[in-house]
Amino acid sequence: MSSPTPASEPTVVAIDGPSGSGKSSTARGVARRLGLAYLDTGAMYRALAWLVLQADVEPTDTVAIANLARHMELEVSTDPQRPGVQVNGHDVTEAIRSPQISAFVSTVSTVPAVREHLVRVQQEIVAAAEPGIVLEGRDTTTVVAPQAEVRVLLVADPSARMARRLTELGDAVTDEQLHDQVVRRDADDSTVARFTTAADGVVVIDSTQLSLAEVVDEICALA
Ligand SMILES: Nc1ncnc2c1ncn2[C@@H]1O[C@H](COP(=O)(O)OP(=O)(O)O)[C@@H](O)[C@H]1O
Ligand SMILES: Nc1ccn([C@H]2C[C@H](O)[C@@H](COP(=O)(O)OP(=O)(O)O)O2)c(=O)n1
Repeated sequence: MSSPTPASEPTVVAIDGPSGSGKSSTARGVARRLGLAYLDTGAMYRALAWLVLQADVEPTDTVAIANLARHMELEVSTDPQRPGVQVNGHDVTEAIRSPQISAFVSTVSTVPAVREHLVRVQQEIVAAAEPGIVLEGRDTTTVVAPQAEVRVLLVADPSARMARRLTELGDAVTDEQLHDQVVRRDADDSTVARFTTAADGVVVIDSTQLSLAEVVDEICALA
């Protein structure tokens, strides 16, 4: 008697790195090129930050923040052509990119119970992805999908990362805000996730001197 054929495992590409290293643009490019789904795990933390601010919860009330996380209705698009996020029926795709959310998001993403819940949701999305998925964030190579076939730590010099953010945000942003969004946030985020040094088996790509297309090429070559 022949043994049953195992269900095929999805192809998984995981990309982590600090703010502005190019994770989102690169992951979307790789997903499009390889015909895979795309998951922006940071957008999920940003959506919760939006909800916490709407609900007027005290930033120090980690119990209330974790409760909001567990009970929110979160819908994340995994289409790399149309990234989008809805929380409790509100389309927050644009709102979660505001400087206010960027400044606040680490307050929720550093709550352990929040991470536990969102990591579980992310793992369910990865397991259901057909024929596979490219996901990006801070702990996707180490916690969410350590089994991924391709695991990349995407880095770039802080000056290059701040210059990229400045191009995105325009002249309205002050040097202080820019530093807060990139350097201060990385320092806070790195207290709960390892994205400054590569774990075993994780390939480091430095995008400081590479174009977006070159980074996408390198990752597709690994896959
Ligand atoms: N290799 C690269 N060279 C130059 N600019 C880049 C590169 N990768 C991404 N960018 C640009 O940098 C900005 C930040 O990229 P993004 O993908 O949002 O980074 P992250 O998700 O790591 O914060 C975007 O405007 C993007 O177009
Ligand atoms: N897997 C992840 C993804 C993001 N986070 C946190 C850390 C970041 O400050 C926020 C927002 O992540 P996002 O990837 O959108 O941030 P950047 O695009 O790099 O500026 O969420 C996390 O803790 N774990």
